[in-house]
Amino acid sequence: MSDEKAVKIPAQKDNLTKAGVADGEVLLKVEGLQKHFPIRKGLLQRQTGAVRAVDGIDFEVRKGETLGVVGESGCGKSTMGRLITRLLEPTGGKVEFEGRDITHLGVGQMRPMRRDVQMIFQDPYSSLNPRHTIGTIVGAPFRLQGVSPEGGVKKEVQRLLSVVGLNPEHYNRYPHEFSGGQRQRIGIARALALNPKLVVADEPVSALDVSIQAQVVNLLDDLQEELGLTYVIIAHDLSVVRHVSDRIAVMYLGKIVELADRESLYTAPMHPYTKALMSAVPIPDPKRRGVKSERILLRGDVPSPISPPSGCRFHTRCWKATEVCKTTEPPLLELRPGQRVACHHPENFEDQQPQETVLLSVAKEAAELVADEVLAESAATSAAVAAEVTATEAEDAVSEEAVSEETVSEDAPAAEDEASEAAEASAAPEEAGEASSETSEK
Ligand SMILES: Nc1ncnc2c1ncn2[C@@H]1O[C@H](COP(=O)(O)OP(=O)(O)OP(=O)(O)O)[C@@H](O)[C@H]1O
Repeated sequence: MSDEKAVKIPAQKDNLTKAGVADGEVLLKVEGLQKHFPIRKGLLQRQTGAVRAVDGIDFEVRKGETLGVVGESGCGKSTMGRLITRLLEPTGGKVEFEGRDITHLGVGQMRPMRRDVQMIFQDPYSSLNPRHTIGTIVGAPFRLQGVSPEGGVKKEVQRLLSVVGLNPEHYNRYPHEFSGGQRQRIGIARALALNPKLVVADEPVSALDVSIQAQVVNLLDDLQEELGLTYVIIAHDLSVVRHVSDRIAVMYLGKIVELADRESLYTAPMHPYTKALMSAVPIPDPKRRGVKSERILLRGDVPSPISPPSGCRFHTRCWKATEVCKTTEPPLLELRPGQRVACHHPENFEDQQPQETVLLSVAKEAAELVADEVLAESAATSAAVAAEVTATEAEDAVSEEAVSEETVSEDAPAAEDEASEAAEASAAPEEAGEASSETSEK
């Protein structure tokens, strides 16, 4: 990235400056984190149960790394993201940032920390307030934190716009005048305004056209290098996190079932669920075009997080499940250096319960190996995207998109006011966080 594009961030006020941690040291640590959303019924709104969205997870994020978090819809990824950014109040467990316990900090105590932890939201169509100009949106964090950047807010915002590949002259335009990819860049500029240490990106590209996804992923990757950022990137699609993550956590029904470095996870996944997720990812190898592949098709729906299955939560869909899986929850153990897995009968490793040999009846029906006819075709598409992610320079991508998306869209999608307010959370997470937390608890 050229010098004129280097981000110039206002110096943090002395009283807000923290000691910080060195590269590779633990920046964020989560222990036994839980979020149970109460279910209330009747006139008196009595609590009749709870959605166990996140149900006791442990992990850490080291400075400078990218942790990918994957899992099917509803497994608790977004809730986890909102818990670690403290947009939601945890039901249990602990969140530590730079060694400081932030689990139950109040709004006032959290305010200085908001500068260090920012969030990029999934939907660039509803996460920007349609009534605000880009200048106001990207400049909001300065206003909310009472920070006066050197040279003024306008100059700083324009610089941030150019860093994310947008035309600084578009400062006075409104969100509807931009395409999806451009709007996500606006969200990224807003998240970077205060020079955060940790950025949590919740499905940052899933709402975008495939051709634009690679450009945004490349941009995030380049910004990480330039600014020394630490990312937690949430995705339901392993193919997105594959290229950018150093380590990957796989979630299933509110739990982490496997956490490993990228190489180990892709070459020798240990949890059967990880293996099934991996088999659904098209292999981006043009040489294999036309080659039929097999994938594991999991039968049945994901069980409800209101009453998750006993023992291992995956046992109702696992082809290796035995009685012990039904009765005893497997702990998340480091079976290989850097590879933690919660499974009694892991793949690519010795059986942890070898005496358990009788399969549960559900196991025989749980999964099916299917020859994926479509895979060859989708692999070709995926190869194109993957090639772009790995080989394209972000700056090229930026300028390409700037040219191709220069045209102003006339149809402004009517984003809900509420959604926009919530999305301002990355600028003012405490307000939106409290709001969303309140709504969710209702
Ligand atoms: N505010 C809330 N109130 C009640 N239940 C909630 C709330 N937010 C999320 N849930 C429930 O918690 C579970 C986990 O939701 P979450 O959005 O974290 O999953 P996810 O893995 O991010 O899914 P997706 O990829 O679809 O966003 C789901 O069953 C969801 O319905």
